[in-house]
Amino acid sequence: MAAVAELAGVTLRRGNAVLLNSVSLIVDESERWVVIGPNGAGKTTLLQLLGAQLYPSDGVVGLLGEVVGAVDVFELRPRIGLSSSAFAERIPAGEKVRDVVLSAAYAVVGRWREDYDEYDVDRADDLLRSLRIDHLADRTFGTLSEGERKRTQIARALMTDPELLLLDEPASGLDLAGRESLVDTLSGICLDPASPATILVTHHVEEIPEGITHALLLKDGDVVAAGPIDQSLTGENLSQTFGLPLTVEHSDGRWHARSRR
Ligand SMILES: Nc1ncnc2c1ncn2[C@@H]1O[C@H](COP(=O)(O)OP(=O)(O)OP(=O)(O)O)[C@@H](O)[C@H]1O
Repeated sequence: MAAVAELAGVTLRRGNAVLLNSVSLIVDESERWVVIGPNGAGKTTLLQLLGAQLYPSDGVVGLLGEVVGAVDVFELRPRIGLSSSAFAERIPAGEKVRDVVLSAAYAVVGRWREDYDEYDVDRADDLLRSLRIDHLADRTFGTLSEGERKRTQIARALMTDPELLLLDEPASGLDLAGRESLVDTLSGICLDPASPATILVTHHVEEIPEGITHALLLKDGDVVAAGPIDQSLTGENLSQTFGLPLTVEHSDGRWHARSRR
């Protein structure tokens, strides 16, 4: 198995604040990770490092066989699919859904060519179908519901056939039906052996799709636990991560947590 991402003793500081403290992690190509932790734990910061959007203050970030800092990040980034609300804010409201997805092939936001390759148009349409939003292809991004926007972002993140897929809180802001439907779609991605290595950030264990193999629990920039999900996502580790007594259950492929009485 080849490592898609490798962090060795990675620390990230901003002023006096330590956002991540000596994080080490190896993600192999067949693995699907969830990063879980409370607000401010450093999850988005970690994802930005894994997306070659930030450089570590200390330690080494290896991505797709390259060391970040020793390689042109503009060559690395197209090989990584990133879906985040920060990125979604940059999508013009008047952009058509098909073009939001299609323009990823050209590493731009906003349609910039009148003629795209037929191959790219077919791939975008295939992704819209697999994300179950093909009926929205000609709608503008600004008119979509939150769930439809999340699906559009995931389709865009997959457009370049990435070797690493990063999803920052893909189910946040969705109602119960929207969440369950999206988790179902994400389960399909995670369970598909043809999918890229995937790292998904969430606050909620209920949002962990089936097919996630590993978990990293983060608190105040420190790793509380990391490894195969059955060993790392325990009540004890989750209690330490969120700072209250919790029990965790795993049934029918899904995870549930509640406070311990
Ligand atoms: N430029 C900065 N300078 C100082 N602190 C920062 C800076 N950027 C982020 N932080 C802090 O780093 C911490 C980690 O932020 P991060 O966004 O990675 O957390 P998170 O786990 O994704 O949180 P959330 O779940 O709320 O999105 C937060 O306390 C945040 O306020």
